[in-house]
Amino acid sequence: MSGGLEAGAIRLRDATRAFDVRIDSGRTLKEVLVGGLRRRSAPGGRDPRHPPPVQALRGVSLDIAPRETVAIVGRNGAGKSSTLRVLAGIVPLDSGSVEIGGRVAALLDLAAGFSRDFSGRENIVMGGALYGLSRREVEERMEAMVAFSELGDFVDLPLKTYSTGMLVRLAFAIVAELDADVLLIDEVLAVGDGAFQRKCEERIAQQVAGGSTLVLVSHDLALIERTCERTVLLDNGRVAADGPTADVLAEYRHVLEDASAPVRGSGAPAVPAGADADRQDSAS
Ligand SMILES: Nc1ncnc2c1ncn2[C@@H]1O[C@H](COP(=O)(O)OP(=O)(O)OP(=O)(O)O)[C@@H](O)[C@H]1O
Repeated sequence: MSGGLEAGAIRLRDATRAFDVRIDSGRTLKEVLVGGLRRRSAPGGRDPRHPPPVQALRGVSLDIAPRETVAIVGRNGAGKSSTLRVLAGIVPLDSGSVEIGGRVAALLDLAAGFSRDFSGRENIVMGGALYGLSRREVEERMEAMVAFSELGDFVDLPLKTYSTGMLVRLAFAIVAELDADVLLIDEVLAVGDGAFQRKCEERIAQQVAGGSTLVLVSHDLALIERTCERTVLLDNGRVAADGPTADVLAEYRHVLEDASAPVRGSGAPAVPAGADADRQDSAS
């Protein structure tokens, strides 16, 4: 996905992506087995368990220069995580294009990136390999990663014994030592305890000072003000505002105060909160 762009640069063009949402809750085994033959129909003929696809991204374009620090904000379901997943190459686009220059380190879905039956150390080796590090390169960084995680003896235990906060520690420790050109971070920091959050924030600042580009999805506006110079406001799968963080957050605060108001520039009403229940990635 390097596409010849300068290291640290990101170019997203007219990105569109829809997801199928399957609602299976409350179905018995018998209903599942015979469901293909006898589906309950809603008025209008549509099966209520098979709603139309959710349009997560409706033509999102972003140009991010190397070393920029960019936050993505928006109401629940606006398309923030989908945008990051597209940038990370986890979710393919229906149409449009994505190019990223250099090496990308992504802290997105913790559960997706790890193997629960393997130890922290083993997951570090696998995580490093996914990022493109050789076994030797991982071994050279191993002790620094273990130290950063502060997991102590847990680092040699299987991940199924970890709390969510411990998973965050492990995930961040790997990313902390990767020297990526682009850092993609989705909300995970919110799960760690206060002291670890501050340590992660400092590490992100060091990586940015060292030349990394940062794209951060968060609902923590104070964190965004401290960390990002530029903010993109998404609404209903579209870019509603893009500019200096102070300006865009001022607009976003108005939006949050009046939850029923459409966001200027999005051209559509907000997706209701909770619309992301029962997700199913049709790409997988
Ligand atoms: N894997 C998926 N399967 C089904 N639907 C999905 C999937 N990922 C996203 N969606 C849908 O796409 C829309 C955008 O979701 P997305 O997670 O990108 O929003 P978000 O802005 O990150 O929201 P939040 O602030 O609640 O995390 C939502 O309606 C969501 O239900």
